[in-house]
Parts: sequence; structure tokens; C-alpha cells
Amino acid sequence: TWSTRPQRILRAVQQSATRGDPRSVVRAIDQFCRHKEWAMNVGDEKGCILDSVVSELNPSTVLELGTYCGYSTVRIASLLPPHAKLITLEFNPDFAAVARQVIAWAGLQGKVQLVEGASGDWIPKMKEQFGVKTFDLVFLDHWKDRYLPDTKLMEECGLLRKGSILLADNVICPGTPDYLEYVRNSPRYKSQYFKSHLEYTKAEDGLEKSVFLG
Ligand SMILES: O=C(NCCCCCn1ccc2cnccc21)c1cc(-c2ccc(F)cc2)cc(O)c1O
Ligand SMILES: [Mg+2]
Repeated sequence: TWSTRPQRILRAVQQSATRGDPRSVVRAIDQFCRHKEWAMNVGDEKGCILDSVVSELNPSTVLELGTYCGYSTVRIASLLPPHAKLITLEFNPDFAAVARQVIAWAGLQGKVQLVEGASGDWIPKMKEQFGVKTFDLVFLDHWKDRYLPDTKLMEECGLLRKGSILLADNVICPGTPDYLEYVRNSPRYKSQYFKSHLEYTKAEDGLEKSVFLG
């Protein structure tokens, strides 16, 4: 049977990255996706913006929607303080299986809880299942038509507090127009666009950082 792209990404990590060294895992995936096969990781250019938001915020509780192969999971988890927790949600079991191995290769499995399922099902259960009060940071990188409904769901479930940060990937490409309109016009958010490029390409894309005002 033929390997899948996530499996080829995992092999590239196992062949080129050093166990326990998150930066070498990130570098191995970027090299593979730039020179061998494009894949929908947030990538190094937008990844640096992600790193700066995480480092500045120093969050204790992080939710990532859309794990894929664990590239952004590794970037975020490697920057978290000792007792911080990252919950990452992946719908596709094959992606989740690869991501678990990538996260383990980076030595970050102790900081990461990977949950398999759909955001609409899991967001209402976060408090009872994981003892989460509110999230300091949410990284949105899943189905683009779920960014807005899931943001409203997180508000309704009391998962956001004054100062919680939403950081959304792909607001230009593939695009999330309804989400952008909401966070840029709602009095409950202060929004800022970080112009960048679609991972490993010259096409425009960017991250939208939105602070929940309560
Ligand atoms: O589609 C993208 N990501 C989402 C993948 C599926 C997520 C599924 N999923 C995970 C958790 C979860 C929880 N609940 C429900 C569903 C859930 C994506 C696409 C592009 C892209 C592709 C082609 C192109 F030509 C240009 C750009 C670039 C990106 O950076 C992307 O992120
Ligand atoms: Mg993305």
C-alpha cells in the first residue's frame, strides 16, 4: 500500500530531525514541504508570527483547532512555560496518528493533549472533560467555515475571558470572510491582521489576531 503525505512527512522527521529537539522537527518538515511536497502546515513565515504571539502572551492554556501533522503544535508547545497545557483537536484519525508520533519525536508529548473529533462536538465538553476554565490562546487552523461558528460557540461556553487571544490562520487563502467580518466589526474584539504568505508559496495569506474584550 502507498504511503500518505502525512506518513512521508513523519518519515522525513524521523530521518532528519533529532529526538527531543523541537526546532529540528520544525526544520525537517519545512525542508520537506518546501523542496519535496507542499503540505498545509502553517509554515515558517507565518510560524514566526505564531511564535512571537505565543512568546509575548506566555499562555497557560492553549487550544489548537486543526493539528494535521503537528507542525504548529510543536512550534507552540516548545514555547510554553513548564506547567502550561496545549489541547489540540484533529478530526482525521490518520492525521492524528502521524501527529502523535511527530509530537513524541519532538519530546513534547507531556505538554500536549491530542483529542480526536469535531470542534462542534468537543468545544461544549472542554470544561468537564479537561478541567479547562478558559483558554488564554486559541489557534484556529481547521475547516475555514467552522472558524466563526466555533468562535461563537466558545463565547457561549464561557471558554474565553477578557484578554483571551484568537489567532486564525488562512484568513486570506483559502479565506474566512465571515469570520474576518465578525472579529473586525464586533465590539467584543480588538483585531489585527498580520500580512504574510501562504505556506511555502508567494501567494498572499495572513494571520488575524483578535483579543476578546469580554
Ligand atoms: O484546509 C485547511 N486546513 C484544515 C484541514 C482540515 C481540518 C479538519 N479539522 C481538524 C480539526 C477539526 C475539528 N473540527 C472539525 C474539523 C477539523 C488548509 C488549507 C490550505 C490550502 C489548501 C489548498 C490551497 F490551494 C491553498 C491553501 C492551507 C492551510 O494552511 C490550511 O490550514
Ligand atoms: Mg492553515
